[in-house]
Amino acid sequence: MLYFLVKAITPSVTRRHLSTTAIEQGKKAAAYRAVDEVVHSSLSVVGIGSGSTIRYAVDRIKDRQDLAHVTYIPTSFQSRMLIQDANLKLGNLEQHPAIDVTIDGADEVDSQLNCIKGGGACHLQEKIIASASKRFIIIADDRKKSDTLGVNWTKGVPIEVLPMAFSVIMLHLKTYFPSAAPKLRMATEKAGPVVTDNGNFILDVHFGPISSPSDLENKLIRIPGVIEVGLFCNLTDRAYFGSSDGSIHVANRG
Ligand SMILES: O=C(CO)[C@H](O)[C@H](O)COP(=O)(O)O
Repeated sequence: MLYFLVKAITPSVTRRHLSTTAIEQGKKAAAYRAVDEVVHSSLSVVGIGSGSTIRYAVDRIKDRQDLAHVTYIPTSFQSRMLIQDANLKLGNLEQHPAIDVTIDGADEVDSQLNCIKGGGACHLQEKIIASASKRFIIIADDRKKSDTLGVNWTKGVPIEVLPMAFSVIMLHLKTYFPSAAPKLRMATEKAGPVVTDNGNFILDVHFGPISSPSDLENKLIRIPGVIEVGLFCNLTDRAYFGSSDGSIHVANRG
């Protein structure tokens, strides 16, 4: 009996383990290559994104003695902790409103390098930092590459909203986009909704394939109470997509 139980469980565990490892290899390869190519010792201020992929970029940066003078600007609580734990110089936007380069992850990236971001609920600060950066670089494993936004990332476009406005915004969204099914993002280890680093709520909204991300972004941002939309249009200069075999696809904005 035990033999059959072990036999039934083993293959799926192994497959899941392998695929997680493969994804992490892709993230790491993209992050290392991006740091090596875009974070030069001539820079003074570098923005650090949020999520799981950016951890590899910070790992690579902390090993570089020639980057010890650089000030790093975080995009979230998580990213501030990463910078501090790596003993890098932590800065803020008040002191450094102009950033040389920012590296960040993404949930989906289209062929024009428009992105869906906010899977980690950090897109408000991420977009501010991206807009303050001379160069904005995306690092991701190759699952994130897509022809059209909304096809690979099926959790919806994250929208940060003022808490007192969330139900009004949901009503507006249901009226303007009847099939969008907006959902208030709920916390998993806390009762109630996810509360962002800025004290707001997140709505995840399904638009299907998004043919014109910037038109959609412009419509959504005009809804009163919407603070930021997780569509990053015409912001990314270059994206590094890593595969499990260590190969990397580099895409530049045309
Ligand atoms: O936008 C983000 C957080 O708001 C992240 O950059 C995005 O979710 C990608 O995360 P990961 O590197 O874990 O895939």
